[in-house]
Amino acid sequence: MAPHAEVDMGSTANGDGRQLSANGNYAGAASKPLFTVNSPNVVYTDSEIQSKYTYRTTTVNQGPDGKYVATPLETLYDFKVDRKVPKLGVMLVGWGGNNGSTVTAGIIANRRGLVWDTREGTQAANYYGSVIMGSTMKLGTDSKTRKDVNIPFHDVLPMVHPNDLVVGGWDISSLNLAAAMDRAKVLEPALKTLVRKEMAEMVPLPSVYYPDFIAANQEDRADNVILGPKACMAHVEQIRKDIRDFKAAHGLDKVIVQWTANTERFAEILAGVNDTADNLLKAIEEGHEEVSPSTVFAVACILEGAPFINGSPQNTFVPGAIELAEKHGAFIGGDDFKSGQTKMKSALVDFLISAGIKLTSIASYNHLGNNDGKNLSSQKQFRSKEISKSNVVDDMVEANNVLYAEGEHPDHTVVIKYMPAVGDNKRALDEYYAEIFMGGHQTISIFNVCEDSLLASPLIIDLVLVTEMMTRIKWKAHGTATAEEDAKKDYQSFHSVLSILSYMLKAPLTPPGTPVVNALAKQRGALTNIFRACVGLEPESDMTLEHKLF
Ligand SMILES: NC(=O)c1ccc[n+]([C@@H]2O[C@H](COP(=O)([O-])OP(=O)(O)OC[C@H]3O[C@@H](n4cnc5c(N)ncnc54)[C@H](O)[C@@H]3O)[C@@H](O)[C@H]2O)c1
Ligand SMILES: O=P([O-])([O-])O[C@@H]1[C@@H](O)[C@H](O)[C@@H](O)[C@H](O)[C@@H]1O
Repeated sequence: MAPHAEVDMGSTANGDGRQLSANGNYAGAASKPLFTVNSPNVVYTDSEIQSKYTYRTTTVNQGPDGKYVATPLETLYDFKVDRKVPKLGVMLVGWGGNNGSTVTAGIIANRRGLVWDTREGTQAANYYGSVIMGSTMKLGTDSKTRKDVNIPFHDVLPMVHPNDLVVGGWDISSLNLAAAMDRAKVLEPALKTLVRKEMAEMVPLPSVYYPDFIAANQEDRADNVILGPKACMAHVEQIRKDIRDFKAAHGLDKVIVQWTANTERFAEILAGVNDTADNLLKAIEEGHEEVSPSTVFAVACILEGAPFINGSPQNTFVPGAIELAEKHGAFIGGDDFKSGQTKMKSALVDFLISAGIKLTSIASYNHLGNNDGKNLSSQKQFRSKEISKSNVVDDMVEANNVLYAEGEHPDHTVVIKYMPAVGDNKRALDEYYAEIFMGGHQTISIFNVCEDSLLASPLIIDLVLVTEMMTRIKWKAHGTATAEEDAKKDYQSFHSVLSILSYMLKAPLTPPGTPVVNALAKQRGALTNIFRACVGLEPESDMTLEHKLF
């Protein structure tokens, strides 16, 4: 068996030898949009969508009397979107894990349109839980019926279809993906039978393994490792070669790498080691033991020009890694998939506080029995997760100075226990306690069974689709110089740190010095409205004045 066979799960050939993607677009051809925008500010060419977008905000100044002066501000941007849908590969670090094996099987099942028997009857493959594949956005209002017209989120821009993804990756465990799928105990036997042959042909590449960064209880899995117990440049170069080989073997246009391996302990931020890009590269060359496997992967991807997304809570993106990404104009994003208990929290806390209800304590307990839970039973790894699960309310609390004084915040505790019996079906028990009118209290108690890998897998897909789309969006601003100088300005990419991914993540990484937004509705709004702006459409407004002013 080849040490790293992958199976090209590319889209269905349509008989003429060309690959036809699942959404009717040829991978590699300009997409055929569901809609066009009729505006003098939007131009469609064979290769691009070009738009002029006026971004409207409000700048605020506080006078000596303490009063605010709010001034509307307009910035004109040019956006252009490359319409060519690439042939895209995704390489998962931790491919043989519960998430990696589950998302791989899910893509195969969807691409083949599989239907299987369950106790409740037949089940067809779907992408439920993916905001890109399973949700819609309002395009506008029907000119005749005056009713909302909603379109699939996926159709707002020429995005890759997940059925066309070619999947590969690394794991410190040598199990092929069929055996990994069995080990995960996530999917129905009837479905596993249908995908087993393809999955058995997939074998993870060996990976870097530095025992000190994950729980000692993971050691028995580590039979597929690249030699060397700590960071070195040889590891970086091997990962870069793996990416190049994967890309060449499948004739890919691009590869995106995502960390869905175990949660690591936090790395200590050390001056002279990981505080700058140069120091980080030197630390890797010198084999510094504070450089984690996930940071080694991040550095390799940045140098190889492959976007890297961290689906776990550890501080992979030490300052030196962020600076390196900025220097190379490489995309990075993270941290920690937001799949169940925290996703609910980021919506519920937003609702309570924006309703003027003073949340005073949040108790979040959960237990789970998968290998993630086993790794998290080790204190250092739990600490990484505790941080990412605890900071998710900060922005919502700080935004309400009516309820909360400076520095005041609800009590918030996070508990995770490893209970093998429940496997991947994590139990999340939450109590939200709040002060209401005239000394009253409201207590909300939630029991939430999260089938963790079935909730996380669609997020892995969304992170890949949005990240790839961002590689095809360029912008430039007007008004910072004369019209002639503006016209000569080059287009540029979004900042290296893709905070647009925050909806899928518990602890969103943002460009240095910019605020973190955790409120779920705001995160979705940012994603929706940035994509709308790229085709010259105004942000979704719920004003519906057309239904009020007549
Ligand atoms: N709902 C969710 O499942 C969810 C939500 C948020 C975050 N996460 C995070 O996603 C990650 C994966 O979750 P999971 O349930 O699939 O866990 P898992 O333990 O089943 O899979 C992790 C895989 O990573 C492999 N691995 C460990 N170190 C590696 C390395 N250095 N290189 C390559 N492979 C390595 C392991 O062998 C294992 O196969 C965890 O960090 C978890 O905290 C999961
Ligand atoms: O996303 P979420 O459900 O809040 O958080 C989950 C935790 O509850 C769980 O303990 C952990 O193992 C998962 O990796 C995930 O982080």
